Amino acid sequence: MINQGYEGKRCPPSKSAGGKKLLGKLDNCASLEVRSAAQRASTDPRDQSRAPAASGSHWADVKLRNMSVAQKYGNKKLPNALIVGVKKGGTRAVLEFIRIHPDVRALGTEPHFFDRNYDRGLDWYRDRTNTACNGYFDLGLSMDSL
Ligand SMILES: Nc1ncnc2c1ncn2[C@@H]1O[C@H](COP(=O)(O)OS(=O)(=O)O)[C@@H](OP(=O)(O)O)[C@H]1O
Repeated sequence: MINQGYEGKRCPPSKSAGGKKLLGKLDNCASLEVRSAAQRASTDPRDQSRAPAASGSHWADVKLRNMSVAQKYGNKKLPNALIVGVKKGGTRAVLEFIRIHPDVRALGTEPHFFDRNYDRGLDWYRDRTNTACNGYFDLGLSMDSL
């Protein structure tokens, strides 16, 4: 299940050593630019020249609807794996061991997407898991909080 969809991109190794290097921030992946195509469409003069000048939001909506997921979200990917467990079941320890692997990026904090933040939608979730790297773990759900 890990690293499905791996396309040869690896996050450069971090300067710090050990599991701590993988905590939280993903600055190491910054070179793999993640920018929504919606933003590109609104700033790219080539795109605007193809749409009628005064049609602003309508054409932006049409473009967004016709975009593929990859075009919309760039390199942002949903997690490849989730860790699910009961409270005090040791899920944090599992994550800390797995995230030592150099191809794994994991969230620093638990997003609780499926139990508490589901209403915020996938865009919100993608923003939390903002990465172009694979093997993203989401320690986001405790069975006892459902
Ligand atoms: N291998 C192993 N063996 C026995 N106990 C272990 C192990 N790994 C983690 N732990 C203990 O699990 C507790 C943390 O569980 P969680 O990571 O699920 O915590 S939490 O519910 O998300 O807060 C936490 O227990 P407490 O110290 O009582 O809080 C850890 O000490």
